[in-house]
Amino acid sequence: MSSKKIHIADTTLRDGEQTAGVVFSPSEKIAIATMLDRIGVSELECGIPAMGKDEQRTIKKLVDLNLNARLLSWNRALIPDIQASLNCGIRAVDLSISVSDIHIRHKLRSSRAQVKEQLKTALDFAKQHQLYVCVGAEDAGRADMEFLLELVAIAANLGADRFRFCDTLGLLDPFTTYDKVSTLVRHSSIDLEVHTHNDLGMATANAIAGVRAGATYVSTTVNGIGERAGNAALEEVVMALKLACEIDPEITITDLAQLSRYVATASGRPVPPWKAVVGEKVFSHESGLHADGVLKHPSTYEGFDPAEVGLKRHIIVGKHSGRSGLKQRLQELQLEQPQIDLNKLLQRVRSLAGRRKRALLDQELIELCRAG
Ligand SMILES: CC(=O)SCCNC(=O)CCNC(=O)[C@H](O)C(C)(C)COP(=O)(O)OP(=O)(O)OC[C@H]1O[C@@H](n2cnc3c(N)ncnc32)[C@H](O)[C@@H]1OP(=O)(O)O
Ligand SMILES: O=C(O)CCC(=O)C(=O)O
Repeated sequence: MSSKKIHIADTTLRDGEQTAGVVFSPSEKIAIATMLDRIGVSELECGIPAMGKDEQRTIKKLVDLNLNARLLSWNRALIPDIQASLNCGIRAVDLSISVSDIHIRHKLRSSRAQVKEQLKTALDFAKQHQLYVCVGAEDAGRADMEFLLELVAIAANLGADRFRFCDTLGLLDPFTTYDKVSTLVRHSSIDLEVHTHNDLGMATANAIAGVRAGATYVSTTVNGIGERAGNAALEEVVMALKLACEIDPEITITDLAQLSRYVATASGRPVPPWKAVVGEKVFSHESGLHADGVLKHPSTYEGFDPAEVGLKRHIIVGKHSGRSGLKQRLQELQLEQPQIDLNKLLQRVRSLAGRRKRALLDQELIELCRAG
């Protein structure tokens, strides 16, 4: 694995907003960009100037924020798209070109030779304007490796700064991602980025595999929003880098839950309570052994302190509770009394939870205690 810095290249404002039906207002884009910048994200893919005047106005506002993060715009590898980016004051561009035969033949109705020419022309233009360039290899996951290597060489020779390997349809697994990205890294003199999708539920795993293979940029979105099943989630990638890979992505994690809530509201895509890392209930413990363990020593059943990402621990009283968890909840509700028989109360808790098919509400626990 590379010892180079791993950069989070967040695309909440581009691929995230491409989630079918999602629209961020200009002020929401500014708020999201500001929060991402504040937590230390290296790069924000901030939109698509080719979409027209409204999008360009918003991108100009983002440029005017003078954030620490690099602002990168998404462009087809076409001069008019790049010109639109230049008009917004953008200094870093993703030049996207489809690289799989299925895309080249059926979407672009083009050929590999024409794709190479198109890339050269666009890259040449971008470099004449001193832009930082990431070559976005769309559908690279399904592309022929020899062709990909040719494109990486063209990109590097013409001065591109980075090559983005896209598993556009989210069809790869972590092992294949690792193999493909390793091959590219071995033959590339420029930085590699991995951009993954979640169609098979492996976006985060594939992103991490890409980093382990040597990619130094990893594409994310807050809450994993994005095309179809979404992208690799920023919060998951950051915590997986830290805890599973022992790589410090240099991100302030205490605001992750707050950022997640903001993007959930702005996107109209609520975060499931059980969502990894930022879900409201991922630090809820009901099972007797878990509650007992976590109360004795949190790291028995918590991989990290919920407060680290801005969440709280909850001890839940329900069907699977044991005496320790029940006692703790009674203490928290100031219900603990010497005459309460915990074993008896636990049986009543189980019985009520079974009838209600859920954990107990505080009021129900209070009433069970009062009933004696
Ligand atoms: C995998 C991804 O997420 S890539 C990002 C995709 N994002 C988006 O599409 C959101 C923003 N898109 C838009 O606003 C519009 O699609 C625009 C402005 C880019 C283009 O709009 P339109 O001119 O109306 O074209 P439309 O969307 O119908 O079709 C896309 C055209 O771009 C072409 N195209 C697609 N990818 C590329 C590329 N990388 N390089 C060059 N041309 C491309 C298509 O072949 C098609 O061309 P054709 O009309 O000659 O067949
Ligand atoms: O072209 C790019 O750089 C990214 C395109 C994309 O979002 C994808 O392939 O999933």
